[in-house]
Amino acid sequence: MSSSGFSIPDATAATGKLRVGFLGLGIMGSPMAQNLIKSGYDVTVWNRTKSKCDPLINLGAKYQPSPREVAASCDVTFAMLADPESALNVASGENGAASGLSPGKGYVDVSTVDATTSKLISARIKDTGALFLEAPVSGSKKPAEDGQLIFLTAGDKALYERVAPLFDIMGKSKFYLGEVGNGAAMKLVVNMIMGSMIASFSEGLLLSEKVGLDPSILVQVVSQGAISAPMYSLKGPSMIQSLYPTAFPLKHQQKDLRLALGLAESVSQSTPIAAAANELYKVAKSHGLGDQDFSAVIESLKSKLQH
Ligand SMILES: NC(=O)C1=CN([C@@H]2O[C@H](COP(=O)(O)OP(=O)(O)OC[C@H]3O[C@@H](n4cnc5c(N)ncnc54)[C@H](OP(=O)(O)O)[C@@H]3O)[C@@H](O)[C@H]2O)C=CC1
Ligand SMILES: O=CCCC(=O)O
Repeated sequence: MSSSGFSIPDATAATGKLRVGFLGLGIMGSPMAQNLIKSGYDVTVWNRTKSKCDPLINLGAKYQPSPREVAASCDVTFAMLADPESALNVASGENGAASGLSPGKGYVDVSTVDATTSKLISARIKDTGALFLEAPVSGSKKPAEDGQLIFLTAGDKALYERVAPLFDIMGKSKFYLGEVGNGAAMKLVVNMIMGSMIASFSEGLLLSEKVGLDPSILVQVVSQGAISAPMYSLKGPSMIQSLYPTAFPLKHQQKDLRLALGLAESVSQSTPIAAAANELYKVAKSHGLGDQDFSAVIESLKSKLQH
């Protein structure tokens, strides 16, 4: 075992590369794992719905039928799951990753969860003698495909340093934020701002149309001014056409707002704008828009959903 608590098993030492596990192959996990495979890493995958593993297996990934067996056969295992419940279950439920971990291995959870869940996952992982890093990401589907994500990490610094080359393949930048929970909190604060931004943008698009302006001109004006944001230029034209191709599912944005509001309450910080935005996402989700892109929140402001 090296001084950093991270051993290099013989198989890895021979190739010089880590054997990497990847649990959760959704919108984000699949392109992230693909980039690791294309960079020559020995990647083993698992997904609840097995068919989503097929494109990765066709690219050269190995497959194991449970998170436990993935973790047991790899040096470092990443996890990209939908929400706190699934992240915790995959990490430490029946046949979860923890039962395949041991000293010298590492577990990196890149899911977006709350700090409490992240700390619980960390405890379950570290009880096995393995190292733990939380590393939620900023950036959506295309940055994931292009290896342009931003990693917001916290936990075991030795693991952070060991997997830094993998972060550099999947992302454009990485932040080490100290204690477990800080990465989760940073991610939730960023997504709280983002959810409120798109809700406000939605009000502007609808108001411009209601007063007889061309909302596509509004998108151009906004994109050239001080409030310009890539997200507005990217999503505005589709929103005007009531089209919401899914990059970031609305149900996950609402989950993140719910978790962010819980974080704010835990420190008695008032967040009335985020609370109001969250109500719009809840309305949209209740009308079956949860699997659409989060920009579908605009639908909750249209008269047909106002009743
Ligand atoms: N999309 C985005 O732009 C971004 C998303 N995120 C975060 O990344 C995480 C994944 O998001 P994304 O890839 O978009 O989501 P998807 O809904 O596309 O994928 C969710 C993944 O979680 C798995 N899953 C869900 N429930 C369970 C369960 N009960 N047990 C086991 N596995 C489960 C799904 O498996 P199955 O295929 O079987 O359903 C799938 O692999 C979320 O926490 C999200 O908030 C972070 C940054 C950007
Ligand atoms: O959590 C998802 C965030 C999407 C993005 O950062 O564009």
